[in-house]
Amino acid sequence: MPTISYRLPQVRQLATELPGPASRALAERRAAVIPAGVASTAPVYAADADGGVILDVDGNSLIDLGAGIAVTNVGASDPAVAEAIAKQAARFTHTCFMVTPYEEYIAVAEQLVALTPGDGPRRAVLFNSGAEAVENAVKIARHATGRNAVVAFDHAYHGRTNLTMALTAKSMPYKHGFGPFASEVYRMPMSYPFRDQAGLTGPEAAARAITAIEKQIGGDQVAAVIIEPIQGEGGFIEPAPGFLPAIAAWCRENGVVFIADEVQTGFGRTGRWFACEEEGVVPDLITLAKGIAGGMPLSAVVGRADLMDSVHAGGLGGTYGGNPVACAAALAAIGRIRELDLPGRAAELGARTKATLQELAAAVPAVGDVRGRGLMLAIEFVREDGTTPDADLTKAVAAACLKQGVLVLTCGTYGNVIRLLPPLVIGEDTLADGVAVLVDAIRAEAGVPA
Ligand SMILES: Cc1ncc(COP(=O)(O)O)c(CNCCCC(=O)O)c1O
Repeated sequence: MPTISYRLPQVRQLATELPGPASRALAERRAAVIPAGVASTAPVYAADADGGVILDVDGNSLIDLGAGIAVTNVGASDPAVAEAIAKQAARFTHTCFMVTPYEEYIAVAEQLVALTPGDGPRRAVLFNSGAEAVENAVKIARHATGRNAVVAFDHAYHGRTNLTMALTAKSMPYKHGFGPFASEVYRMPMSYPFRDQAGLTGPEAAARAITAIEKQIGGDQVAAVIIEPIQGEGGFIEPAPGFLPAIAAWCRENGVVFIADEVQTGFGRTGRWFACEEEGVVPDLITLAKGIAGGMPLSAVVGRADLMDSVHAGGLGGTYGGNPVACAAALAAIGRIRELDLPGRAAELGARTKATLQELAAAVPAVGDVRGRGLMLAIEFVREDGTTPDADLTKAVAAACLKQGVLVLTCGTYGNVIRLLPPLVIGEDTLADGVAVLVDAIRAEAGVPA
């Protein structure tokens, strides 16, 4: 793996209790002007970040196993990205691509068309957030097919706008009290190997979903099926082999647009540039965000030209879509992902980490499942019966990690999953230290000493 240099010491080092005095003072200021609806995982406030660490305002250096929810794949201050942002900002920060277009947008679109799975003529359109990309992928699919129905899956997460809330499965905290939701969205059973009845294969789970689609909607009524190749917020659910290819094949046979939502899985996270590549699935449309631009807000829909060109002039857009500074950051970030072979790094470091977690699972019954690919890994916690979700243990483990200076994120429909999403540039020793803290915390909270 290529050697990576860092600006900050890649260490876990606590200078104060967490949160320290400066974080506590910021928390007081926050409470006066920011609603509690905006929640934060960490009780500390960032002062600096580089590679696999975040330095808080009290001088505490934390190991970051969250990457700002799978965004800072190249780190939060990659020098090439920072330089590209500064240079572009010094030229122009905005002209609006719908008013005065600029080359940086075209260059990003060229990169995305070249990098994403698929052959034949394809197009790319840029937006700002993942949800905006998902909204527009559905717009394109509905416009191109003349159909209205959209299929999403159990445990799905697609955003917090009205349509993407309708596509998202979990009510609290994402949807509760925010209805009514967009119509013509249908939810189908997912392949969830750990929780499916024993031995349900990918093709069998796909047949279950396809039968439900055909009986509840009718294949000729469906504009699109949207799915995360590995479900993120829903619990890092990796469908059984064969599930995605079977769903994609059914879509092709029925003129349904297959949308892969790779907002969380994209840009090297799963050990490949894009997760769909694992089973050779070629989406009709793919939504991208998070790892795309080194932390700058940018998203995209990339896909078949015949679908995207079906939209009338002016049908796609938005004021900030494809902001030039974000585009400059994306060009630099994509270059760094390629230069450092971050998909390969994620595969190598992820395999080592997964092996460590699987050893732990053999010794700790509360670890019901270890799953994922690359540096998108998860641990699902269960009670003594081996299946009842244990959200309390999950919270206790995450709190214990933070106390030791390791920031981990939880997720899952049942709140019982700890996920590992470190920056892909994290140092080997830094990652190993963070994982060791996690393993110790799990053993301690589950009452299984080493
Ligand atoms: C697959 C997938 N599609 C779409 C989205 C939405 O992306 P935005 O950039 O947050 O809109 C996500 C965002 N996931 C993290 C959101 C966390 C939170 O808001 O609490 C995703 O993972």
